[in-house]
Amino acid sequence: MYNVSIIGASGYTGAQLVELVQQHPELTLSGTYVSSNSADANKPIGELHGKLAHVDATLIPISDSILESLAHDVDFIFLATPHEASHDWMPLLTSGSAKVLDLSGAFRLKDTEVFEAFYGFSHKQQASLDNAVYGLAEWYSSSIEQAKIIAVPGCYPTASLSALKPLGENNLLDSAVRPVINAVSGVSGAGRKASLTTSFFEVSLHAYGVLGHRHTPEIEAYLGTPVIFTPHLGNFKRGILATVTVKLKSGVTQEQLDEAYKAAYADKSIVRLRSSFPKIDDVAHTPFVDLYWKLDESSGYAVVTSAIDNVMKGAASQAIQCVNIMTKQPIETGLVL
Ligand SMILES: NC(=O)C1=CN([C@@H]2O[C@H](COP(=O)(O)OP(=O)(O)OC[C@H]3O[C@@H](n4cnc5c(N)ncnc54)[C@H](OP(=O)(O)O)[C@@H]3O)[C@@H](O)[C@H]2O)C=CC1
Ligand SMILES: CC(=O)N[C@@H](CCC(=O)OP(=O)(O)O)C(=O)O
Repeated sequence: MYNVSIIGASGYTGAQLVELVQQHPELTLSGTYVSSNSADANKPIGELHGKLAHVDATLIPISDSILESLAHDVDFIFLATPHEASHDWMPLLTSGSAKVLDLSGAFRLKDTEVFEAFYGFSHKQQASLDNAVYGLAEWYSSSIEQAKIIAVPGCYPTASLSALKPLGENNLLDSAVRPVINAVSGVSGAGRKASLTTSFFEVSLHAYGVLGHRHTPEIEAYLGTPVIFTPHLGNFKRGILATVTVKLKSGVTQEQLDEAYKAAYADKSIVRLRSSFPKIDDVAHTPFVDLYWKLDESSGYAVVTSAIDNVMKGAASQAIQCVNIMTKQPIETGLVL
């Protein structure tokens, strides 16, 4: 058994991790933490998340001494915290034997100038950044297996890269035309704290972060080609549907396209190649990525759709996939019953 602690356990991704750790056959939950002056300090987690009412876990305010002891006392630490907190704590948390899985964006971008431009603060943890491995589980498993720090991908990049990487890796994309990604997320993507933009009365369906969302450089970095990415906020709780339009190299056939997806995901149980365009309801509360695509051979344009649950494959269940890789267990352990 492996001992794990979760910092930021009261938030949406943190609470999801608590649920996943509870149901995992090889993981034991050894601590759940919130910020040092959290309004939820010392509450049982079930008081905030009724689904976890049966779980014996109290939200403990974090401190430097707790951070230091976690680094030595547990096997895995999950950071379901704001980017700044993950950034500041990483050196201390990795000073012992513990491995850290960070759900924030603090360690995903290797280029610190790009990081500063999109995250609004300068990166000061170069050594941790150098060691961090991008945790897109289906694509980087051999580096994930060896890693001490996992930068768990963002939710939109997970949906987008799952759709695009089979095309990029097989050199099927026309390099003169950027892939165009339009993606809609449910409100849980914005986190649990109350805000006007995510209030029930205000949420409709609209684009935001147009031509400037921080997930654009993340998708570009791990695809290796520039993209146009437009996120939208929708009036539903969980899930992301990404519709990706691509121009393929001249002469690419439907057969080549089908083969690229089948080969990329042949032995990947979390990715489901569907026979029609997927819906968010097909994947909500599950760890799956559902994909479907169609090519117009006469124009060379293809449309690929990707559906995930943002809190699961877009954050918590992908972090568990990484732990499964690091502990050499089947990737779906504790995730698919
Ligand atoms: N929601 C999603 O779909 C996804 C989120 N992410 C990323 O995962 C991380 C967590 O997201 P999410 O669960 O949505 O966020 P929430 O806002 O729902 O939860 C954040 C958690 O962090 C705690 N926290 C806040 N400030 C601090 C601090 N300074 N130090 C320690 N703990 C703190 C909060 O508790 P308290 O304030 O009471 O201490 C809470 O437990 C973020 O970095 C987010 O960008 C990544 C992919 C998808
Ligand atoms: C709907 C919504 O607001 N979504 C969030 C993305 C959540 C996510 O993936 O977060 P990180 O990359 O920050 O870890 C946003 O657009 O900022």
